[in-house]
Amino acid sequence: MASTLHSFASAADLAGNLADKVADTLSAAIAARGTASIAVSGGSTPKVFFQALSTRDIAWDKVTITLVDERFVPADNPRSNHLLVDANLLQNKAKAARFLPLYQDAASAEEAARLATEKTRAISSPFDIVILGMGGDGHTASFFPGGSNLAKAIDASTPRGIITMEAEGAGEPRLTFTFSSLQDAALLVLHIEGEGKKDVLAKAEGSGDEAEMPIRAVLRRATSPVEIYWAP
Ligand SMILES: O=C1O[C@H](COP(=O)(O)O)[C@@H](O)[C@H](O)[C@H]1O
Repeated sequence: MASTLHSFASAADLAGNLADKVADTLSAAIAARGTASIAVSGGSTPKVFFQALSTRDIAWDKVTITLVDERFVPADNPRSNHLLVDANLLQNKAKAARFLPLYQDAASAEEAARLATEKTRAISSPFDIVILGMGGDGHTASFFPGGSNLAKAIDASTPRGIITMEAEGAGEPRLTFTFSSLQDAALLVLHIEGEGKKDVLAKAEGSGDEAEMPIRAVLRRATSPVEIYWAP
């Protein structure tokens, strides 16, 4: 499916525009079905966007938020994506939203993935909105190059849900929604910032293995158009 690049003069401009687009899409889903769902990424990039989105005036009590991926760490760990969402998105008007964490207090990451799959099933078939990020190594969600479960995670025939991933570049074991869960969101966004990430994107758009740069799975095979939001 085609992708469209939306470029902005600054990270603040991007955050405001993306927050407006996401708020409009959530409101349209609520008007149509009474509820709306969004899966967001962690990392360093989305913080300003989260803060902007948290101030938008929508029916947040009808919105369920979850994560595209998470480290297998509890929410008080400084590296937790849940902590980032708590501090920056579940604030202001968005405090009224429901948050479904991927991390579960389970004996293993595999058991946590099973529990999280059950708990998110009702909101992910498909998501109204998915916001992806991308690492400098071409990973997206926790689809890491060399990842223990990468082939399964990006195989379109792997069912919707959450699986585990371990990789050298990942730090802790990870929990990640599979490609099939993310690729058909009504609004599928790739949010990246900086010249370095633009170069990584250009490389990913060229030829080469998906296993080398897993973002290629999304750019090449997502059934929804990929809306790329970029600022310097
Ligand atoms: O590990 C992760 O990194 C990516 C990109 O993060 P950034 O710090 O380069 O913005 C993120 O999309 C993913 O959710 C996160 O777990």
